[in-house]
Amino acid sequence: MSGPCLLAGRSAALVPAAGSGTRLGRGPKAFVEVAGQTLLARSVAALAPHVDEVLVALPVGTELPPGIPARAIVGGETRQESVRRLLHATAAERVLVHDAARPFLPEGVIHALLEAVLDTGAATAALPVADTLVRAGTGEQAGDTGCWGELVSRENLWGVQTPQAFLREVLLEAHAQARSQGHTATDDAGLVARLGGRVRLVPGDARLFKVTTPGDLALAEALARVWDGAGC
Ligand SMILES: Nc1ccn([C@@H]2O[C@H](COP(=O)(O)OP(=O)(O)OP(=O)(O)O)[C@@H](O)[C@H]2O)c(=O)n1
Ligand SMILES: C[C@](O)(CO)[C@H](O)COP(=O)(O)O
Repeated sequence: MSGPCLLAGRSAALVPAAGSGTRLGRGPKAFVEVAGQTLLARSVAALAPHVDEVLVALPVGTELPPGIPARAIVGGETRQESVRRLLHATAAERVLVHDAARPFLPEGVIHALLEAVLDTGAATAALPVADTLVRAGTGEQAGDTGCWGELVSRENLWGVQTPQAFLREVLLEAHAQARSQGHTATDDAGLVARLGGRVRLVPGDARLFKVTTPGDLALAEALARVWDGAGC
């Protein structure tokens, strides 16, 4: 793996790939294969043509497999820390942060994000929530999945995906503030928004789902047959 410094580029894709994949149960998730290609290879291949450089954060003790056009650093204990390290490893003006675990990335989404970021300084792929939403009440016994508690209005609710695009300076500041205040969040756009920054919601894509559980992996295997066949 290379050290902390860098070839400056105008845009960089930052790929957090250092998770342990606990919910999937197949070891470090970025190295899990779908139809013969790892999640990491698929994500990097989708991003690489659109940016000047790709950086990935890997689990400690692992190496970038051959043939992946990226530079690797060691990730952190949390996704947030992995992204913070990636941000410090590039000098690019614009960054696209994208989970390795979202292997099906349409290029139209990348174009829309790179355009939106010039306007607001921060933008994320997201989809309007389509299901009815309910907050579960407490279960009555161990293992109980809970009962219908209260209905949550889905009006104006969006499910946040990646990629997320930022002017690097904007995201650096958001991470620095979060770190100094001990704040953790599940994504990067949320760190910008909590400082009052505008984050544009850019329509994402259902195929951009995150491979989190064994069910998602089965879905990914099925989608890969169409995706790879269509040369998306
Ligand atoms: N310390 C971490 C944790 C997560 N990630 C990355 O962040 C993305 C989204 O995380 P998630 O899907 O939750 O992955 P895991 O943390 O591996 O999953 P789990 O929570 O089931 O262990 C993934 O590409 C994952 O590799 C990371 O770079 N560093
Ligand atoms: C960044 C993210 O993928 C946006 O939906 C999500 O927040 C990651 O969450 P996880 O708990 O690390 O899977």
